[in-house]
Amino acid sequence: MRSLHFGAGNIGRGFIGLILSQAGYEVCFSDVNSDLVRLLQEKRAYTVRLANAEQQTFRVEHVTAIHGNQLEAVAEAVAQADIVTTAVGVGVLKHIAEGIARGLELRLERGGAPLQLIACENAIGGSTQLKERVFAHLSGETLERVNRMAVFPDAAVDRIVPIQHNEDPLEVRVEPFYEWVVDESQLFPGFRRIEGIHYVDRLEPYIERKLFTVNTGHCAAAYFGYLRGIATIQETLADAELRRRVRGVMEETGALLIDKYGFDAAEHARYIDKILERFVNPYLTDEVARVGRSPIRKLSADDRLVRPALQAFERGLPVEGLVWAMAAALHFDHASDPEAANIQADLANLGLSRTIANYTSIEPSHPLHEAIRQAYEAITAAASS
Ligand SMILES: NC(=O)c1ccc[n+]([C@@H]2O[C@H](COP(=O)([O-])OP(=O)(O)OC[C@H]3O[C@@H](n4cnc5c(N)ncnc54)[C@H](O)[C@@H]3O)[C@@H](O)[C@H]2O)c1
Ligand SMILES: O=P(O)(O)OC[C@@H](O)[C@@H](O)[C@H](O)[C@H](O)CO
Repeated sequence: MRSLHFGAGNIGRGFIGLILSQAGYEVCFSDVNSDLVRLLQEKRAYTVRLANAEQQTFRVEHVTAIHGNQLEAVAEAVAQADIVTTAVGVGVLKHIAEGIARGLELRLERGGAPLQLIACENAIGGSTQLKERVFAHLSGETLERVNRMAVFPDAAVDRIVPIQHNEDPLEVRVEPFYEWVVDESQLFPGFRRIEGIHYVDRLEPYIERKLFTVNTGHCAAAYFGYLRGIATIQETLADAELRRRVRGVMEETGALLIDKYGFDAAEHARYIDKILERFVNPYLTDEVARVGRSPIRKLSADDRLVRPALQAFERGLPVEGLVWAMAAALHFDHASDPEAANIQADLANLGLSRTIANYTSIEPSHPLHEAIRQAYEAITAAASS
């Protein structure tokens, strides 16, 4: 069985490639990093190492790679694949869509075997977004036939894989925990189950629980840590006050999730504890720059900060911690992050209120807008005092 996975980065190699390989798939990666593609083509294997005392390793073999710019080769791989997955970043889905569309056309010409395409990105409706991007390259009868041939089930993926600094450039060090949840209601009846994937009828509670707990807490830690000049999540959470504040943000999203989905409060508190322990895994070093990366994406209306904050506010639940996390995100000015630079430029050129409205879609008339503005100003004042 063949799988085609877009994005041979940390999650691609350290999680999705590993699971698919263990489930019996040969994995072909597509990436635009030429060195990575060349190395995968040469070595045809790589190692995944668990970040725990045992340091257990897994060898992923029979892999290969295609450069993402080689559209014909990408299309051919899509036409031949038994499953297509992605972990490129939700903003990159538009760049891989054309190759996938060409491949789906080719597949139709060759008989149109059914295909599932799963976007393993940190986003609500990631595969649905991929489908929209791919379908924008198709039209008429072809589009209708592809729509009957291909399904794009949404997914939630959870495994912390920091930026790698290993001697072997293909090795990936990952936390032992993982969870890959796929919406089976979007799959063809009688689909082949993949070991390692948890199939559910309704994904929304799973993706919101993951995104609003793991990722909201994670980015709050990154943004609060950054304000203190701290470089890693581990160091941030070693500070008792910062840990209390990060936990406070996770408790706010927790109250929302409990109210919205009827989760058991004690069980959810244990879920938060377990995630905080994962964040401080002593066998990993996770940089604030990675976890806070792309603040425009993280501040967007459907992502981990604004979406739970608005939902909690509408239900009359506390949002103070989320407000501070959003204000801190606006202060995130990491030199390596182009999105952070854009926010800083807008703050300088357009002013605070328009910048808040532009990135969060929370208009000045909304009470949360004023709360974010005040928190932002308080952070500015504290920094200059
Ligand atoms: N790292 C984690 O802990 C983690 C966990 C869960 C989900 N995710 C999600 O997985 C996705 C990838 O994250 P990551 O940490 O692996 O990032 P990463 O930067 O390590 O990997 C992304 C890879 O995509 C490649 N890429 C970029 N443009 C491409 C294109 N046009 N075609 C093919 N490949 C392209 C990059 O070269 C890179 O190798 C993101 O959506 C992220 O939110 C990450
Ligand atoms: O990948 P991002 O930028 O959406 O978020 C950064 C981290 O919070 C994220 O990668 C986590 O490590 C991951 O989602 C854990 O499952």
